Amino acid sequence: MPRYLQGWLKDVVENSMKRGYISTERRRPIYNIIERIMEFQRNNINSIIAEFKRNSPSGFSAEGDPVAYAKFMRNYAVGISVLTEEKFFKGSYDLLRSIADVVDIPILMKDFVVSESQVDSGYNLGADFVLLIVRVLTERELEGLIEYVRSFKMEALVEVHDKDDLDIALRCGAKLIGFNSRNLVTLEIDHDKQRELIASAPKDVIKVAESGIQSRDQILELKKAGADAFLIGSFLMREPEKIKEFI
Ligand SMILES: O=C(O)c1ccccc1NCC(=O)[C@H](O)[C@H](O)COP(=O)(O)O
Repeated sequence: MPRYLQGWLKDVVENSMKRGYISTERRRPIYNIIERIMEFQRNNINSIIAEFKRNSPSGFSAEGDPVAYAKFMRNYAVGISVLTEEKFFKGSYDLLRSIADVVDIPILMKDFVVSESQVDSGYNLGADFVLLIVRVLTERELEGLIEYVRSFKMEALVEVHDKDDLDIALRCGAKLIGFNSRNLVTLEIDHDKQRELIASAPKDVIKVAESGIQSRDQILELKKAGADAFLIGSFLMREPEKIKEFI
């Protein structure tokens, strides 16, 4: 059982636990996100993970053709994140599959993953890395799920919100850590806290700055703090061309 949760998080995790298993056969190889971020760094390109997101609890909503978005982003982004949570983000497993079918770069399954069956589905649909949120899992569950994700040669993006989360992520052996500036309960963004946390993390983990990024200046500030990659959803959904300035 995941951690004790309240409000929309309790709801979202309960829905995750009931999610059906997708048994389709995987149609693409695994694309390694850590290797691709390192390759971008060697070539002095900022690593942007471009997210396809239609809706969110903080009030975001956008239309958009997932296939056209993914094909465009494939030319600039280090990877593509696809929201697959249904109730609050209006995502779906079909979205993940349709994007996986048209791009040859790493794809993140962005969901509230609490079970091995969700990881199985993500692998079968074509994901290369899977989000695991420290705040919704017990330490033992997180450790087990990281190992399970890696047993498919996928990677886990382990998301943290504060120092306690970061300590847990490190104890569990996370190599790719997402620093989310958005508080999961209040939904408020705090970039100062995010930068401090990134700066406090060990050098040898790959650090992904998540949420609320809207400008190249913000990217440079986060980079100065130690961020290696930048996950951007809302802003790029509205202005996809801006990725050319961000990289
Ligand atoms: O996007 C939200 O409102 C949200 C609320 C609560 C939990 C998670 C949420 N989003 C998931 C994400 O982490 C973001 O979609 C991702 O970091 C991109 O953020 P943004 O660029 O601000 O859309």
